[in-house]
Amino acid sequence: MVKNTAVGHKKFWHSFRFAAHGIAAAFRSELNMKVHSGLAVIVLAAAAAFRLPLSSWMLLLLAITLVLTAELLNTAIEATIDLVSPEIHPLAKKAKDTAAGAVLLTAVFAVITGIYVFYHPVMDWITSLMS
Ligand SMILES: Nc1ncnc2c1ncn2[C@@H]1O[C@H](COP(=O)(O)OP(=O)(O)OP(=O)(O)O)[C@@H](O)[C@H]1O
Repeated sequence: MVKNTAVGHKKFWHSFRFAAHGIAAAFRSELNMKVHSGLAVIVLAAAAAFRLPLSSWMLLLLAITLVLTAELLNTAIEATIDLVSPEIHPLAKKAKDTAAGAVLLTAVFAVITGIYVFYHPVMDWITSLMS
């Protein structure tokens, strides 16, 4: 636990910096992180363009946070497996495939959320274009 002292505060900020470095490193090394982050920016820009309500923004932010968090954990698990089991092993395969499965599940949730949130605004927009 971080103590409420000058040393404790310094440790807290060091931990914060290490965490930020971890996110930046995953972003640099993982293509999936770049793709998911890019999609997140596009989705949030679309949410702004369609002036979606706060509840829709919260759903989108939840979906984006879930996907990026799963991607970070997947990257951490891959790095750990590569460190402890560089040779082929069924348990290494199980760990990597399971972590990738977690990312897939969150991505499916994100797609469903996107459809739920954007369906009516997009349909209304298309209808207004045609009338
Ligand atoms: N040490 C291993 N033992 C057994 N199977 C492995 C091992 N390493 C990787 N694999 C198999 O190969 C697949 C791809 O592994 P890889 O390390 O290339 O990760 P990845 O999921 O393609 O991630 P990325 O390309 O984003 O780093 C894994 O999902 C797993 O099925």
